[in-house]
Amino acid sequence: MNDVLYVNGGAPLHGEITVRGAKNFVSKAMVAALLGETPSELRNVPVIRDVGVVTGLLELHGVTVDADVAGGVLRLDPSNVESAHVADIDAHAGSSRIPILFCGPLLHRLGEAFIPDLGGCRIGDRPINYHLDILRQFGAEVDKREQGIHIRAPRGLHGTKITLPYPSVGATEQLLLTAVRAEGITELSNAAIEPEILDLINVLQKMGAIISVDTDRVIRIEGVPRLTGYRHTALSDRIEAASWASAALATAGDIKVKGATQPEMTAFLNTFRKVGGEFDVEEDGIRFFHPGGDLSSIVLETDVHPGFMTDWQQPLVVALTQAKGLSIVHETVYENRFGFTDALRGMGATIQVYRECLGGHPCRFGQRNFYHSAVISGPTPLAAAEIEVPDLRGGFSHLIAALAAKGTSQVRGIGLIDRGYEHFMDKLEALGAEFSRE
Ligand SMILES: CC(=O)N[C@H]1[C@@H](OP(=O)(O)OP(=O)(O)OC[C@H]2O[C@@H](n3ccc(=O)[nH]c3=O)[C@H](O)[C@@H]2O)O[C@H](CO)[C@@H](O)[C@@H]1O
Ligand SMILES: C=C(OP(=O)(O)O)C(=O)O
Repeated sequence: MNDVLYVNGGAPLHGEITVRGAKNFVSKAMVAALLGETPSELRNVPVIRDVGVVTGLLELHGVTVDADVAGGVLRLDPSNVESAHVADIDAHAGSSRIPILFCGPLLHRLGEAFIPDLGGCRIGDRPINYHLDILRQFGAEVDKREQGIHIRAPRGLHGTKITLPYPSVGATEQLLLTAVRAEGITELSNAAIEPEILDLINVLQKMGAIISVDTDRVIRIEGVPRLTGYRHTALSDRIEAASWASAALATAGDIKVKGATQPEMTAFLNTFRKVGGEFDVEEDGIRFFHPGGDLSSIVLETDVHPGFMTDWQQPLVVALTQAKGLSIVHETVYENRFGFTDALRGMGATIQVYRECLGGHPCRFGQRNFYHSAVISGPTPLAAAEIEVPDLRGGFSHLIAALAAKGTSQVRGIGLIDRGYEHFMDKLEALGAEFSRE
């Protein structure tokens, strides 16, 4: 595959781009369609690889997926759901983290499910123990196999009371997608309440589910025997929006992100302002710009919502290499999300990573062998380099660094970026970036 981008950086990005539906919501809403007895329609769907992966898995199970790609509309008809052949399922191994969320819907529809090994970004160990514990508590039997898991529910699925050890996004979604049609009441404490989860709850409620969310991270679900399809417009991608905002800051540019919404980005906007970036919240999006002068160093800790989200961290770190003084970033969601800083150091950034919990509260990774705190000293000019994309957000961060660096950088493995950034090369072009693909 032609996977290399030559980026001629050093000039500010200027212009306007549009973000559509959130990667971390759209894929889950597609899985939810499996629970309905009638077809669903999802709008504002971006063209990203994860949507293709979930489409493939749904089709393997007999769901008809009609796409109006340019219009961003998916019609999902689950009338003929059937068991997929294990060998075909295996072909999807390592593609994304979404397959694990098929468990509840397939158990309700078919009584059993085969789930391939998961993919997703390698930013930590990413176990699925919470998912499997949840499924077992509903009454499912889980059999781990060489390539994935086989799961059955011979006695059906029954509501239960669960407390998560940590507010995991995926585990909360697992519980929701299983509880809505389980027999009886389910209560989840220490739930994750990311905006993408709340939008999934909107979808499930449209389908006929009964779900309440309390302010203390407790979610209650009354199971119902059947659900219908839904019509829904996906919330916009706040990670993509923040990534372009960070690109504006790192290149001293000015980017209007159409489709970006303020309520889901409060924590990012506060941090963006503290670093010295400016923004205007407009009717149809948010304009992010570097006002000139020095950027300021900050102390930052990633956290679950409503905190500063981990997926915003990597792009912002590139902008922090241009801030005056010492910035401290404590990553508390994943134990291994600073690998991408190696390449930044190679480009001239001064970044040290530490095992200690720096600049915030002690987290579950402290006193262990995880380099999960970073100290960034700036501003440092970045120089062009040859870099390899390590993961989705790390890859976009490398792209930002290449755009900020004087000279021509070679960025290899850019195919990974398509997993979460729709038409990113068209957008780079619209912003005046100079690059070529070989
Ligand atoms: C497709 C998708 O929506 N991905 C997002 C989702 O990932 P994902 O749902 O995988 O992330 P989680 O919130 O589950 O993970 C958070 C932490 O919990 C741990 N954990 C999770 C499950 C489990 O069974 N056991 C366990 O220990 C993980 O290793 C991690 O340290 O939420 C993350 C946190 O906002 C985001 O970074 C990802 O972009
Ligand atoms: C970590 C991410 O995604 P995934 O969970 O799909 O690997 C991400 O979107 O930054």
